[in-house]
Amino acid sequence: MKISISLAQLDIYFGDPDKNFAQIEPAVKMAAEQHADIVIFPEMWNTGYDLTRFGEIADPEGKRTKALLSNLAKKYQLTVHGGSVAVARDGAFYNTTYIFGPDGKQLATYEKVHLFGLMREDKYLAAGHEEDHFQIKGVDATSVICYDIRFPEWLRTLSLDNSRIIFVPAEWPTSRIPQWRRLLAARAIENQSFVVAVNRVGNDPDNPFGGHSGVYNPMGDELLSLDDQPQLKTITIDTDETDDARGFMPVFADRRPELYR
Ligand SMILES: O=C(O)CCC(=O)C(=O)O
Repeated sequence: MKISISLAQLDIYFGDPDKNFAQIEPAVKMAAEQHADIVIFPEMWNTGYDLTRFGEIADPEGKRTKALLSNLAKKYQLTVHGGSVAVARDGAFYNTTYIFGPDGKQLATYEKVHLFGLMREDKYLAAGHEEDHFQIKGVDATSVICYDIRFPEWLRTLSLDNSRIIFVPAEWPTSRIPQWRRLLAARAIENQSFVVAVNRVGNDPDNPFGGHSGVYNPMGDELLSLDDQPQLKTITIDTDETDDARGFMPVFADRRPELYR
């Protein structure tokens, strides 16, 4: 199946949800003009890592985010992968992904499973526990968030249910962009899957963020890699390439789960 994917590589206004919300519709509109089937945003785009102010600025129950993404998906007739946002839920804060289909209906929710201590997520956020699976044009896909890509066992778990695309919104600092690119390629190769990753650009008070949003095929080839400036780019992938890779080398069938822990 051919799927056109827009990568919306944004800068993020630190702790300013109103300004950040205003960036979303122009990007979705541009993706629709480029005939995208799906557009994806970076991690925690509503607030950035303004963690100490989450009580004020995290989205209660994700209501504002969900309403916006649902409306835009329907208005522009494409799937909107909402990157992730800071959400206040049940007395805690979560780093949460919402995905909406062209009919405006919610396809998936995902809460970041591996909290990133170097950016103090473990002090301010609660971790998710659930897998997420959804379909785009009938193709199975899954999605994780940023630091999660350092845990191959988690991405393998998510890939076992026939997933063909792994989406990865991120706020990945500039200093580790070489690792970002290698990790994304490795996750694509070992899961014989496409990987579609969108990082933010710009700075917050603690870090510069390096962009280099990219798309990787099941061989780990970098089909697209952006630079470190805000931009939206669209690429078409053919998910049948995952059948070719899995047919040629049956990595999933050759697993020995009884030996793993
Ligand atoms: O793993 C890394 O080097 C960066 C992870 C990160 O920035 C995040 O999870 O927000």
